Amino acid sequence: MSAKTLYEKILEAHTVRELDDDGQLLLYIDRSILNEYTSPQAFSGLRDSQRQVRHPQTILLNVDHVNPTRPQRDALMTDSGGQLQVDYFRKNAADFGIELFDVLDPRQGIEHVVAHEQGLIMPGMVIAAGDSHTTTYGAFGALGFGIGTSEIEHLLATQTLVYQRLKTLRVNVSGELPYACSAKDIILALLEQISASGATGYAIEFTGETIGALSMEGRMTLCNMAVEAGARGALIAPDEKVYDYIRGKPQMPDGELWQLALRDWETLRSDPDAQFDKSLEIDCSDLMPKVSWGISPDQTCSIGGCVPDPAGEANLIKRQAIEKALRYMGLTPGTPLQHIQITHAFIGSCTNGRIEDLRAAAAVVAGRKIASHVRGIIVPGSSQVRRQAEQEGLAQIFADAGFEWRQSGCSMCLAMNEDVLAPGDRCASGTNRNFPGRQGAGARTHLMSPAMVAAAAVAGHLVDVRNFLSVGQ
Ligand SMILES: CC(C)[C@H](C(=O)O)[C@@H](O)C(=O)O
Ligand code: SF4
Repeated sequence: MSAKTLYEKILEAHTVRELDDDGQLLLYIDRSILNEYTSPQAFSGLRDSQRQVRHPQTILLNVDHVNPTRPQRDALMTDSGGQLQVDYFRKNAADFGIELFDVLDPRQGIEHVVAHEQGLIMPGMVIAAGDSHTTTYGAFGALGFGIGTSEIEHLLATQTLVYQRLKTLRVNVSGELPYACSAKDIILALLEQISASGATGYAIEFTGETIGALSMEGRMTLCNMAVEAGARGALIAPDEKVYDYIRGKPQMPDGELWQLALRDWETLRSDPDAQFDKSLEIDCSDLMPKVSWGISPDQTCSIGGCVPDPAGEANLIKRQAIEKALRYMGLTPGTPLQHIQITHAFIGSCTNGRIEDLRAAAAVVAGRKIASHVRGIIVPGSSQVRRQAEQEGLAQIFADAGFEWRQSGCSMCLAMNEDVLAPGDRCASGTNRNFPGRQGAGARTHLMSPAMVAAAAVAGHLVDVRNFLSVGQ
């Protein structure tokens, strides 16, 4: 029997049928989580063709993209388009018999936070959902990937998808993560190294001692943003940390079933001599906190650096990309990144809206105030994270520092609700995408870790978080 990668093992266990000799196959999907934004036409398609949902119990509908995150939560939308989407979502849940986490449900939150909180994600699963950051579940040793609306319809009707096998890329991460650096800095460093298309056509497997040492939250941040490098799948082999994290979650099996599952999950690792199509190494020993300066997550550098000078770039395409980014971002070549003033600070999203992220940010702002010209907003990744942060006293720390403490949702990660920046606003953001208009037309986004956002909020400009933490804290 030939040696296999983890990706190949998961794929093999879910292949219903090979469709051709070029890696196209019919893939069985274990679960799907759908949002109100990308699912409506899929349900309309089912209605038009009078089809039912094949396995409604494997699907979860969760409102996250358009709902308001005002502190006093009500179901009212200011946006009539959003209201229509949520109304239709509710109708679809009722008519097709699918569970719905509605806006006021205590389990509601961003789908990629809610899914694992509820114990819906198990090692070895294949999860396809109408959202590109479904790669997050790789942190659990599950293959997750985003699908388009017509694929959602196919999945709902058949529980399968026509899937093109990916090539495999092993990213081995070594070295102790330096003080104040986090998984966010690792993934931004990877993006800087391989570019936003560096993993297109690949499924990544992250390996190495640094990955083993990362918390589950850190692993999720890493796999979440793997899609920003083009990877339609990111995996980390499950270990004790995963089992401890998922054990006892609401929908997780227990007793004998759990024991059986554990035995199976222990086979979920790449064989020692398995062949990857490509491999690369990242050494974290001298990693520094990263910030993005451009309009793509790979336009990133260490906080000690300066805004790049397009004149220094020999490659014409890259030079033009830098010029375009600097125009949009309103930045001058050679400016030290730490001189860039901000107007907003945002912590949240499926990348960095989990409890550990909020703890890291609170450690920076505790006893401090955010700069008077900065509007700071914290949107917990889920209602559960919100409650936990309140119990731990983090919410109070943020409120005392001058942050707005919100309800959960995607919010200012992509500005589909009322949390929208104005043209020219500049936001230090713990999110994953800095595309033009992402947080509002003409608004500028700098991606960084939540601790770095917290430090920027206090300083009023981009800053090295290491200036704000005493060693050993
Ligand atoms: C709205 C949705 C399709 C989109 C995605 O797929 O990722 C969004 O969540 C995002 O982060 O840009
Ligand atoms: S939090 Fe942001 S990245 Fe995550 S699903 Fe919502 S919009 Fe997409």
